[in-house]
Amino acid sequence: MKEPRSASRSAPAAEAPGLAARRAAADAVEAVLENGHPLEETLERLTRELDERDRGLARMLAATTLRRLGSLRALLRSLMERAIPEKARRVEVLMLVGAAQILFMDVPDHAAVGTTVTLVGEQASTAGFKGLANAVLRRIAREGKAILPDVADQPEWMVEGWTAAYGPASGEAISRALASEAPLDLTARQHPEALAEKLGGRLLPTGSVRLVEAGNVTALAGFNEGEWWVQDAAAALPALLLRPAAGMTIADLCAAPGGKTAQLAAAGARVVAVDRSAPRLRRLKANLERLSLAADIIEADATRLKAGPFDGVLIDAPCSATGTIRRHPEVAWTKAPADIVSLASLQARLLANAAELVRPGGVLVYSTCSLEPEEGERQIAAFLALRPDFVRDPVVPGECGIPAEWINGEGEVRTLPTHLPDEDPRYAGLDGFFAARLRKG
Ligand SMILES: C[S@@+](CC[C@H](N)C(=O)[O-])C[C@H]1O[C@@H](n2cnc3c(N)ncnc32)[C@H](O)[C@@H]1O
Repeated sequence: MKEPRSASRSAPAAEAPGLAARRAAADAVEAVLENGHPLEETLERLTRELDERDRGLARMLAATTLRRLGSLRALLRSLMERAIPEKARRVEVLMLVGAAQILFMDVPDHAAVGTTVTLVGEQASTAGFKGLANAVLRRIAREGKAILPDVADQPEWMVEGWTAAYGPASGEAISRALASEAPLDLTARQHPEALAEKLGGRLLPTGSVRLVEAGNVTALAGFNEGEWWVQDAAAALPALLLRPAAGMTIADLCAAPGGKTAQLAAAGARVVAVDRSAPRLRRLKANLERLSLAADIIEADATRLKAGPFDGVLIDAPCSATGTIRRHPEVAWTKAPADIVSLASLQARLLANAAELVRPGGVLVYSTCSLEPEEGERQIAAFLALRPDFVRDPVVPGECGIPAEWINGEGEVRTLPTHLPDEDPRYAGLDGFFAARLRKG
């Protein structure tokens, strides 16, 4: 792994405003694309020395670049006669970040061009490309979105998969929806209507509270008091399907960082929260503490765990997370078809063991934040073929406020980023999620 530059460099005192943020954004995009690391963690590491404003700018720059990577790359390719040599790959990343500012962000063109050219000039291996970067970015500034190729912002194989699963029109619409920024959804510990009113948010039919342009979440009213937590409206559905209530004992087998554990505990259920990742369980514990909620926490491999039997078992399985590309745009570029195959195999093993932990008559909910049928619909069909002692317990329209459009022919929840359309695009969309409710005979 290459040493990220912003970690090893201390910025000169008289540096242009925003230059450090742009350098960090380019470092983050480069590291994500090279090493496949999650963007949030990478940015966290690379922006530690920056002030809050520059941290926010770096995050916005990196996320916008990755969100629009497909069309930005195609644009650069269309404007350059020759590909940039491998040893100067950073030039391409810097130009991508520069072009993202010009086309998709509220940044003056001269600032986007000037800072990019300065950053290209910083290293001996890239300095020779200053003229190229200047010419290409100035042309983009002059001609604007008119020269942006009309191509998908995610890899071809991914979009082809969505087209095969949901039809050509939907595949394209999903791809476009995933290139938008997501709103901020909150789950209230209690009283969602009151929370919506207090924060000026919109109460969604399923009980989530939606905010736009909310800024720093920890500064929102009620954060320190543990009145709510951040959770996409679609991510809030699987726990609701268990119909959690006081007196129930529920195992949450892939629990960290605890969004669904918190929902189950807030509803009064006794929750056993299991995860194999100790650091992620530490986050779960801290989250529950902030919310004044409790769960029994177990660090274990849920494919082998022996416990229960439980009234309800939730498997919010590890998955490709392609449904969350609006929030985690790097997912489009860090996942490969082989990952889906290996994740599907892990999910099948999790389901097989979870089946043993459910009491007769109890409920098993399986969910993933993936748009890939291999991690959703097909996984459940294969499980039911092996386990005739389980049947689907279909979700009905209106249950928990879930509209008919989000329920497939088998009574499973299938949300898409194109769902929940709105005249104001800032309020539109949902993460792509799959959730099936099964009952043990
Ligand atoms: C999609 S995340 C869970 C998100 C969580 N349910 C929430 O709502 O906040 C999947 C989790 O599964 C955990 N995991 C992966 N493989 C596991 C296994 N074999 N046993 C237990 N946990 C596992 C990961 O550490 C990760 O925390």
